[in-house]
Amino acid sequence: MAAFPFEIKAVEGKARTGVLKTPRGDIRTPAFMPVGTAATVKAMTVDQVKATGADIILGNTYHLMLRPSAERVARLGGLHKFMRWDKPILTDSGGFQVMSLSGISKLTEEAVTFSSHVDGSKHVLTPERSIEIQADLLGSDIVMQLDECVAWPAEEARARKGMELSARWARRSKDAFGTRDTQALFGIQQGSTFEALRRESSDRLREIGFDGYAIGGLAVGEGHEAMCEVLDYAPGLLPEDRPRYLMGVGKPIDLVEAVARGVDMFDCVLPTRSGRHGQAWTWDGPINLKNAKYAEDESPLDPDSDCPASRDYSKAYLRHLFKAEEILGQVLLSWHNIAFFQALTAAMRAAIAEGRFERFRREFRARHLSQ
Ligand SMILES: O=c1[nH]cnc2c(CCNCC3CCCCC3)c3[nH]c(NCc4cccs4)nc3cc12
Repeated sequence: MAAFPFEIKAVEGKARTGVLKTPRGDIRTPAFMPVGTAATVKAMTVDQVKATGADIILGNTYHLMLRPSAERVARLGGLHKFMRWDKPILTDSGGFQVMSLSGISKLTEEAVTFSSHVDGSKHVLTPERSIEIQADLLGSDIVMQLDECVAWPAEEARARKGMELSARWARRSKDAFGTRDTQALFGIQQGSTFEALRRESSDRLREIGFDGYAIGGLAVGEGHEAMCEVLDYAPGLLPEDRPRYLMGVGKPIDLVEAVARGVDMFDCVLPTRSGRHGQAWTWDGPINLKNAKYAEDESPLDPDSDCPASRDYSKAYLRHLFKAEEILGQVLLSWHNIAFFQALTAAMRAAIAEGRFERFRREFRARHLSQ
């Protein structure tokens, strides 16, 4: 029995809209999950995140296991209590960041071992330890298996090795997770850009059985077109009655094109990271607020938004804050960008529910890509 019921409300082509029901609240899909790296969605309070309409955020295993440590978060009541976020949290396994962030990491059949970028201390991450950190210590609602994301481009033989290791780790993760019914475990499809490998990966995950399935190994430099070519077939290899989560994606156009190909859930640091550097995402595309043309532009980023950061402040004022390196600039633009990504997924949910997603997709591309 799957831990979390996933009710698909409407379908248009491959696009679906639905609700993933969890003990801590419902997740409306398509869903964008803001990234909460070190127990905070950077520069935002949990009340601001909630106000944007986000139903779920990401927690970051790699950072929290290093600082303050997963055991300390557990002693303080778990991640929800620690950061005062009472809705669902999805935690990553920690593996992706170890292999892309920390100094030295060694990958074996048994584990990933690495040195902390904080204090150089040595750490060992096995599939079992990752489940313990996520499920028992942080208290995550959706737990991700430990996997190996093979760098792009990859030779087929190398991609196979990574896919097979991830499949063996999927089995170990499921065994360690056990039969919990108040938390969910997602498996991760690998196979780089090779259809046969992604098919084999999907079959092995389906055999083991997960509450949801992630599509890994993408948004690692292959570019939008190559990613879409994989998404033309990859989501359909996974069970259609369970949520599909495309990891690390992405720009607004990536979300629209992935939803059109059957993806339900997304996470990306883009809205918060680009917001901190003065980039605002809008229906008319991204704009850089440091640009002189906004120096006396009294218009807000989006007068029709219900988000104060989008509706109440002039571009001139926001530009001033960034030129003066005032913290409020980063706060308001992170808030605006997260609100925009939530408005985008809400608009897609409504379009699919009303059978007009193809028109939405066409009109969005015309307006958003016009510059
Ligand atoms: O196969 C994968 N397996 C596991 N994780 C992946 C991730 C990390 C997803 N966000 C985690 C978050 C956890 C909380 C902190 C922030 C990350 C990916 N991110 C990207 N692209 C975006 C990229 C970001 C950086 C380099 S590429 N492709 C990814 C592929 C995989």
